[in-house]
Amino acid sequence: MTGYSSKNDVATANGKQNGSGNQTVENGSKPTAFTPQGNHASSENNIQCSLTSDEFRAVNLMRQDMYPYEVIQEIADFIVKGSGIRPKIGIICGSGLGSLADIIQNPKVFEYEKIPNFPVSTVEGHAGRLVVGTLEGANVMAMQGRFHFYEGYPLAKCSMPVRVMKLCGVEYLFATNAAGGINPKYAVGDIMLMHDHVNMLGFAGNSPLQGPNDPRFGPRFPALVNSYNKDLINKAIEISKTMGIESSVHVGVYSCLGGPTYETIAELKALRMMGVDAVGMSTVHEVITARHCDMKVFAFSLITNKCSTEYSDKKDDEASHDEVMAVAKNRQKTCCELVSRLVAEIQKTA
Ligand SMILES: O=P(O)(O)O[C@H]1O[C@H](CO)[C@@H](O)[C@H]1O
Ligand SMILES: Nc1nc2[nH]cnc2c(=O)[nH]1
Repeated sequence: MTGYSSKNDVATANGKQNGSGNQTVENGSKPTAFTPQGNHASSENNIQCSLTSDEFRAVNLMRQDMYPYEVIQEIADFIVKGSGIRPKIGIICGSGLGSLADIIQNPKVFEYEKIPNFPVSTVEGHAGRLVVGTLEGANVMAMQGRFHFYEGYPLAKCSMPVRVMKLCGVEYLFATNAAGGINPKYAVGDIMLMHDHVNMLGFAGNSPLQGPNDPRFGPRFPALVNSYNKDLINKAIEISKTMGIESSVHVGVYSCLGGPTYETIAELKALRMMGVDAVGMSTVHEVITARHCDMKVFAFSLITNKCSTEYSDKKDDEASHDEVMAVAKNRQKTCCELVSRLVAEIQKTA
């Protein structure tokens, strides 16, 4: 593979809600009625819903999508003070790629549930821990477990930790994912360096930046061309050569769908026609949030399954999370080496 160029090729603001999001919730577990705004209702005119207060609290916490700057700052302070480290590189571990956080030296581990105002991971292969420490001499923090739209979290909440990273001092985001390979040239176990994306959730009117814009993070209308840092892509290509894996490393376009279903054949055909090479259910909203606050982004997909666009009765053609996890486990060493070496490159030029 030659050096990458993008030429033709393709590469709370309002502060109304407090951090816990539960200020309107009563104690007790008797079914109560509530308005769509989240207030418990006493009037017959209001929409009735038989959720217990505990269920209501859980849903309300899940749906909370406004994270004022101050709340994110508090989370960042908690992590920086707790670890004694100001990280420069943030890593998001994809499904089954949690070992990217295990290679961090002198780790200080924060369980998500112990971090104030942090969501919790609900998907197998996403441990739900933030690991802060050093890698190749660089201060890093890694999310061992990300948040997905299909878990019930709004996109702004899924990518809220990227803003936490920013306020911790992170300049570079490394986002990794497990994805289905649509490009027929891709094989299971290959790595696709992302140089662009198709934001399918955005097509449907959903964005992590929806709602009031806080200019302390970034502009109202951020541009997304050149979102994926070309220097980092080129460095990763060079590294893949020294690792002897260049024939299984590609540069391509990722698309995120809402999930949790895998795609139909007709959807895969449509995505292929749109120029998508790999498909998943994450990353795009994290990249949007990172670019909004001016972080440098490097992202790659581990191809965990091939997405056939032919109709067939073969069970083998059906994607499964078990297969995704198994392939990720097999390729984690390679992914760790790629990430470590790229971190070392960044550190060299620091
Ligand atoms: O994108 P990551 O988190 O790596 O996980 C991918 O793998 C899971 C499906 O097997 C989905 O969550 C999809 O997004
Ligand atoms: N949407 C989607 N996500 C995935 N994650 C891993 N493989 C796949 C896939 O084939 N489709």
